[in-house]
Amino acid sequence: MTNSTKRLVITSGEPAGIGPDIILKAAKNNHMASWIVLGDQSVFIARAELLKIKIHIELWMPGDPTPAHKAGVLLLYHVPVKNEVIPGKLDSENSEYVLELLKIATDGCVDNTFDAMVTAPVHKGVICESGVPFSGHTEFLEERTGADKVVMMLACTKLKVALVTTHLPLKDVAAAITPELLSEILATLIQSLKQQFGLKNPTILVAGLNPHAGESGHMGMEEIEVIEPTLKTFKTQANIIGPLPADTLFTPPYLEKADAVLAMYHDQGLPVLKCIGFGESVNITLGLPIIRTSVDHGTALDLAGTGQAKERSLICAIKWALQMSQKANYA
Ligand SMILES: NC(=O)C1=CN([C@@H]2O[C@H](COP(=O)(O)OP(=O)(O)OC[C@H]3O[C@@H](n4cnc5c(N)ncnc54)[C@H](O)[C@@H]3O)[C@@H](O)[C@H]2O)C=CC1
Ligand SMILES: NCC(=O)COP(=O)(O)O
Repeated sequence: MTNSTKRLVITSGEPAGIGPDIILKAAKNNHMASWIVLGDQSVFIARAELLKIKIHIELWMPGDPTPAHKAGVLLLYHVPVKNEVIPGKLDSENSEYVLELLKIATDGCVDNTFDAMVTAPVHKGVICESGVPFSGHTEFLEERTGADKVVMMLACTKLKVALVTTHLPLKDVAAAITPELLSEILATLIQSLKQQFGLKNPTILVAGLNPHAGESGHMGMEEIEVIEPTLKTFKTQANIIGPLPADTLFTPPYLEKADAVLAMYHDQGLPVLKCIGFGESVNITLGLPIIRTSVDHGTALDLAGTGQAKERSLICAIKWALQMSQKANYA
């Protein structure tokens, strides 16, 4: 199978956010593979007018041909929004539409209509306000595909950061880090680094939970009671170093020897990654039966419709999805 036959489905996410903007900007150039964009036709026409982008929209349905993406042409699988969309203004009545895009893309990857999915950002809060509990794509995809525990990993060329816990209030993090969860996360991370990223014996730096990795138990016991014993059980599977104090781990001498970092919670790991590579990083869900990549940023309501949103992370997410689908063996 050649690059051009890979079918990427791209969900346009929160319609009042920058998802439509960055898709339209990215569509101005030729790209390998075919893209099927999920979203409302009127939203794309209005946003293209606002951004002064010339685009030819071709409506697409399952079973139609999937030619390689051509500059200025959008293959659009039209899904109607409920209410008219005003850039920058959230409307919880459009949340069902946002979720519908995710359902179509996920199910289409599971049944092989598509080879991989790339997601533009959604607004977690407005979906919750619509009455549907939603903490993120990662958790949604885990549930929808029936996968075992999946892993959120953000990656740029210099660094890969995976997380043990994802969208959890900070007060609940310590209790969530159990030997069972840590084992599941490590098993998936190691397998993905080996199989999807071709690393034979990956070096993984694991952060502690507490300041100074607990300072020998004087600042917390999670390292001694949970993290150290669990890491020992994986010593033959990868070069695992830790638990290390997070502020030491994220210094250049340590990072130079790492293939990936495993952080205990969202804001322990991601601020460092974003400081190094915001705008050119990709969010990858490991452990799914399908391939999913995403941008490294949110809905940026302040920029929707202004033309200032940068499309680079989306282009990176598309490239990673394509590369992963070329290597994939998801039979
Ligand atoms: N993959 C996803 O669906 C993600 C969704 N979110 C959601 O996005 C919403 C807003 O989150 P925030 O914390 O405000 O983060 P944000 O990433 O939307 O915005 C943070 C700052 O970065 C700027 N920015 C973001 N993307 C940009 C781009 N492509 N080009 C130029 N500037 C850009 C924004 O203008 C803002 O100043 C939240 O509801 C959050 O849950 C956040 C991260 C990922
Ligand atoms: N910080 C990344 C993020 O929150 C995106 O989460 P998800 O929607 O990809 O699960």
